[in-house]
Amino acid sequence: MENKKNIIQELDISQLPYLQAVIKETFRLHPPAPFLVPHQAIRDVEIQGFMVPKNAQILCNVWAMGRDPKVWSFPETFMPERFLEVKIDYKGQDFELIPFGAGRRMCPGLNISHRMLHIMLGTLIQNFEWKLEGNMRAQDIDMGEKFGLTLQRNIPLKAIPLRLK
Ligand code: HEM
Repeated sequence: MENKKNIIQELDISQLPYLQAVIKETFRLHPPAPFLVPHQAIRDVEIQGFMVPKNAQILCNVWAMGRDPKVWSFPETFMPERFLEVKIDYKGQDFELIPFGAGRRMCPGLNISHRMLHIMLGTLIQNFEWKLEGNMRAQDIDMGEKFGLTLQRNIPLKAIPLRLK
């Protein structure tokens, strides 16, 4: 940490590649907006041989894109390390990972979300030891999801902070 109090700050984010990788991997497997936001075609358009007719509603299934075995090795496995080896980011340039969308209607909250997520998660990990309710093992957590405009866990996560580190 750059500061004496060991409190994670915005300028530390670039020095924490594994934290960045964990957040990317979470966006890959559990995008908060699994179909982005619906768009509508304003005219007939052909994309790679597919005709999209005028007025068609377009949903972009980023949940499925994040699990596409043609793009990701071991797609169902939570493996942040994969992002240490490649330069894929979620800022709208790498189309295999677009949890905030891409193009001119992409999420304007990206920058603040990027900062907040790293600072909040980093602070929670840095300051507390954690355990799961009933001494459950991490590998036994039910990661099932409820689909909707936003993606939610089937069973809410109950993580218990044990003590200050
Ligand atoms: C993890 C956090 C967030 C995620 C994953 C997220 C994701 C998205 C997605 C997928 C879209 C639709 C993009 C598209 O149409 O292709 C969107 C739009 C939008 N987001 Fe976010 N968002 C997040 C946080 C925020 C925050 C913190 C704000 C405000 C401070 C915000 C404000 C907006 C607005 C205003 C739009 C509509 C933009 C438009 O239609 O032109 N978002 N967001």
